[in-house]
Amino acid sequence: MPPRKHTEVAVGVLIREVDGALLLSTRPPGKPYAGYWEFPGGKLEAGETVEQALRRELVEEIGVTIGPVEVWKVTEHDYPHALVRLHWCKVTRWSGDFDMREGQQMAWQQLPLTVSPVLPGALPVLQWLAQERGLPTEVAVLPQESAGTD
Ligand SMILES: Nc1nc2c([nH]c(=O)n2[C@@H]2O[C@H](COP(=O)(O)OP(=O)(O)OP(=O)(O)O)[C@@H](O)[C@H]2O)c(=O)[nH]1
Repeated sequence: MPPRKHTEVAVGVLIREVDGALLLSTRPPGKPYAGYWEFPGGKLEAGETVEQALRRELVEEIGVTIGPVEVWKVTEHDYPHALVRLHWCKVTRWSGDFDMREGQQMAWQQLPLTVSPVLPGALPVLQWLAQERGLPTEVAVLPQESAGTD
């Protein structure tokens, strides 16, 4: 079988300045892993850079215009539906009011997260965030329950 092609994804780790809280939202109905918590973002369209894709996705999905974007980490995750390459960007400045335009839930979260389940592809980044905050990496998330994957 030929190797699977990566789907490139831009993901925003929005960090609230006042308390360092992280923005998570649920995946909308109809997408793989609907109802799972994730960081906002989405797939790059043809010809887009990571930064351009992230700016577009965050307006489309959560209604905010982001300031400077720093690509922080790149990870890969092999799902049954896609082999994804995730470009994780830290974002500390944005403008506009949060508006969940795809009917998602949103939550500002400290570590360990209190929402569950979280997309498996987001777990390494939660561990790095925990490490940065001097927390043991195993406290990044609570034990995950399954919410079904379709
Ligand atoms: N946004 C986001 N995607 C993630 C995270 N972790 C992770 O594995 N992914 C994966 O990255 C891919 C993102 O694709 P998506 O379906 O959300 O993208 P999109 O909004 O462009 O979707 P669409 O245009 O197909 O509707 C999915 O396979 C998802 O499982 C995360 O924390 N945030």
